[in-house]
Amino acid sequence: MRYIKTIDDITKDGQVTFGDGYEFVTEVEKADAILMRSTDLHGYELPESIRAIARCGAGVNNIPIEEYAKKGVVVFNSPGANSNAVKELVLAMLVLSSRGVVQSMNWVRENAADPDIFVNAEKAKKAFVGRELKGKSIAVIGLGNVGSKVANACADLGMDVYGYDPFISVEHAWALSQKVQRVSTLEDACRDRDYLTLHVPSKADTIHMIGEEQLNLLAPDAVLINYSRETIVDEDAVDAALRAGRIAWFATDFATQKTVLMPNTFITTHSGAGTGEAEANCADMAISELKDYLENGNIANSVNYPPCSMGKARAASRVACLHANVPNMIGQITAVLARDNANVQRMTNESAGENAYTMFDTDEHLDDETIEALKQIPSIYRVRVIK
Ligand SMILES: NC(=O)c1ccc[n+]([C@@H]2O[C@H](COP(=O)([O-])OP(=O)(O)OC[C@H]3O[C@@H](n4cnc5c(N)ncnc54)[C@H](O)[C@@H]3O)[C@@H](O)[C@H]2O)c1
Ligand SMILES: O=C(O)CC[C@@H](O)C(=O)O
Repeated sequence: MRYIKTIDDITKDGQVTFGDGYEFVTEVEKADAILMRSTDLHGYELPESIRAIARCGAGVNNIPIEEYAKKGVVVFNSPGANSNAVKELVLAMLVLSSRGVVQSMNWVRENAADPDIFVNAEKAKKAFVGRELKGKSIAVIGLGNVGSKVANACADLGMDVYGYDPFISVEHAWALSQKVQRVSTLEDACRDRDYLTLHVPSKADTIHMIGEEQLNLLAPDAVLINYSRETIVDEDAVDAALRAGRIAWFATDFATQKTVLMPNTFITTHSGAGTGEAEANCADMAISELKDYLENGNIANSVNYPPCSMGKARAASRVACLHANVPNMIGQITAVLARDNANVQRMTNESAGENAYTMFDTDEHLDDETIEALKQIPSIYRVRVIK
């Protein structure tokens, strides 16, 4: 039996299924793995029992992924699984910030008791005249799963789309409409744009990437949309730009102490991924990643270890070593196996950044002494006997 601890509401209806051989536990100390969403794990004491964490969603700034890598804990996310949901809400924000929809609805509610409301609404509507998206320009910062979909959708709406992503993947570059114009600096992306939408992860080089300088480059009456993370914008600069009328509207998914007090701001409850479809997609992807890792040692979509697959564990034994990406690890591992006279059927080694993963199948089970000797190799973080 394998044990799973869920943190956060993974889906609205609470339905999460791992299938036979798995049980949910309430005490994290009894769990092999964690399935989670947005809870902040910085400062959280992770029990030794935990071997893997799957984040249902894209952003992993709530998880200390490098610290966990050094504990031999593989962290997964679910790339792309909620991107359509975010794209649709961003499109909604483009419309809401351009057409006075909310203001017009508020007017109707406030005047509900007026017996002549039908006639007076015709007179009131001039206050809510907006502008069309067609022909306007938009900069999309970050052209990954969400940004590439937003960029393509905006191009389909007839907008002039400018994309900025110095690290764009080949896959997302292929997926991008030919109508999306690529720019090579953030400044060129922002200059004279009517709309600016952010789709980058929160990391050292993106924190406060949008501040006074970038906001000042935008066209008059520009709209800023942040469905990425609250850290990406300098909130003081956005507040000042709104109050000075330098930008017209701000749409954000993050209700912070500062955004809730800003004028002309649409704020949602971190709901970019808030659809049943996105929740189900994220949960399905995260569960299959965890199951393949727990049952076979295979890694797909990890944010702190390399991808690695040897298919189903069919040999007598499968062992995985999680270790630092330093020279002579394979030499040391095979030297221990040679001492035990173990016959290795298959072996694979992959690395990513500071971390590496070595997995092998043997004809017979390794004895406890051999496993202990593997654990004693310097720079090995964890040894897993998968089978
Ligand atoms: N509001 C929500 O509910 C919600 C849902 C999904 C994602 N998000 C946030 O949006 C972010 C993007 O999501 P995604 O699924 O598109 O992720 P992704 O990893 O597919 O795409 C991120 C893109 O940002 C690019 N990038 C990284 N650093 C950059 C920089 N300095 N300048 C420009 N581009 C840079 C990357 O190259 C990549 O193409 C996530 O990290 C998460 O924080 C929020
Ligand atoms: O879990 C959520 O609801 C939000 C997830 C989202 O912010 C993400 O980064 O994918």
